[in-house]
Amino acid sequence: MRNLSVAKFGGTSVANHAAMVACAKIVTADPNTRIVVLSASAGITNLLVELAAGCDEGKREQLLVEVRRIQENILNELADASLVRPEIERLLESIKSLSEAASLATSPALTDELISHGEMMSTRIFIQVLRELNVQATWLDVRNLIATNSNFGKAAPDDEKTLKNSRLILKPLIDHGELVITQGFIGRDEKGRTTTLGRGGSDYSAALIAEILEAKDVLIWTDVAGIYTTDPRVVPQARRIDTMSFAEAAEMATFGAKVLHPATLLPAVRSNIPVYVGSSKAPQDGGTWVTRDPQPRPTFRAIALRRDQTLLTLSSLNMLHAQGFLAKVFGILAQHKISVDTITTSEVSIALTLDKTGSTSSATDLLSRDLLSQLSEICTVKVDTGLSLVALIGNDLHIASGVAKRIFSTLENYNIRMISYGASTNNICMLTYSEHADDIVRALHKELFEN
Ligand SMILES: Nc1ncnc2c1ncn2[C@@H]1O[C@H](COP(=O)(O)OP(=O)(O)O)[C@@H](O)[C@H]1O
Ligand SMILES: N[C@@H](CC(=O)OP(=O)(O)O)C(=O)O
Repeated sequence: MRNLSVAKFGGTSVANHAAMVACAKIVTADPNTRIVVLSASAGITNLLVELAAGCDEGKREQLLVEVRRIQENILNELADASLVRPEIERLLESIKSLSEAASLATSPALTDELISHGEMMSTRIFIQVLRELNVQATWLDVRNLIATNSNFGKAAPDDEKTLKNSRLILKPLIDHGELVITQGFIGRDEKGRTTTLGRGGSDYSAALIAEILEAKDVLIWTDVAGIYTTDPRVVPQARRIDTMSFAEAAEMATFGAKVLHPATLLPAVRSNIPVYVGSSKAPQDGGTWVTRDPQPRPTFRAIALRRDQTLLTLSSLNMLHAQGFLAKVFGILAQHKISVDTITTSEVSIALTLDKTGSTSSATDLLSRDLLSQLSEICTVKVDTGLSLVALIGNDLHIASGVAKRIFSTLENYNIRMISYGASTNNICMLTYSEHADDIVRALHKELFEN
């Protein structure tokens, strides 16, 4: 649909009543926005993740009170909460009983079921916020739309089934001129169980919905007025990038720029749908357009930072002049569904970082005892934590002259644990100790972007 926009509002944009009213005004100001995808109110998903891990009664009570407090704060600001309160109470009750079940025995399926409640609550409340502005909207359970596999915590959408669902339930609503409010982040597997697309996955949901509806664009409304040269929370001098390419934005998202979920760009690239990132608090401030081939293509585009990295160093003297060692290592990692992120090798060792982007699992969960023992059979295994990955993102970095000199002279006072340079034309990655990561980002930003 050529005139259709899909709008997504993130957790901070639906954190409280005033923020929700600002979102509602953005929606009503744009007649093209006919479908709205919401995240859970800020903080809710983290609390639900904690509950889903299972905890003792005292802790559970404390977390449940906090979940209730965030939702109550919004309900109390409504002119008339009576239409929505019973449904929120029902969802809070369900959270309580699922949390009790998780304390006895948790599971990835239970975790996804539990954490999906955040989006269920925010979308119900948003309908009432719109109603109080005299706007009628239709609530859609996105699980009837987004079909996924059963990879709980990071489920992959089934495009064909989702398209079929859309023809049956979403398109008729849109054709009928309705304004549809639905949840980001969640889907449903073949057996009818709730799944999630990975942390921050609401952006991905919005892009998928835009693709199936052949929308003209995806509007990601967040708490910053666009994509910046680096996280403005780390470097206040960071500058907004007005236009950037899908490839550049994908690199930034992959390497930790939280402003966009990495998978968001997949449907956008596939179907060439422009993505806009703007601030729901200050829509007038403008934002960033991410499109296929904007000009210029600067050598240095941005710096991204990904915290909480795990480095696996695998060493074996048998690797010297031997064949097939790397194949064995990758075979074991693949068997455990581990995706390798950055890697360097020497004659007798391999150092690699694990990609756990978006997953609700922690790196230590990924490194199961079984995996480590299988690796230990063929080499010595060392696991290092407390690391962060700093990625410099740009264009043709591998052939630009003087890049390495500028980076290394800027960072001469810091320890860099591992460097990945040359494999990609679009990034240079440096693994560093977490306590120095922010300083490194600030120093690099000053050298490369503030002159
Ligand atoms: N390069 C960047 N440009 C803009 N924001 C960034 C960047 N890197 C990280 N961020 C962070 O991303 C945050 C927005 O993402 P997130 O908190 O997930 O928003 P939402 O709740 O809307 O999904 C910003 O507040 C900012 O701190
Ligand atoms: N609520 C989910 C999904 C999401 O996308 O959130 P946000 O848009 O606030 O990053 C999460 O916290 O992971």
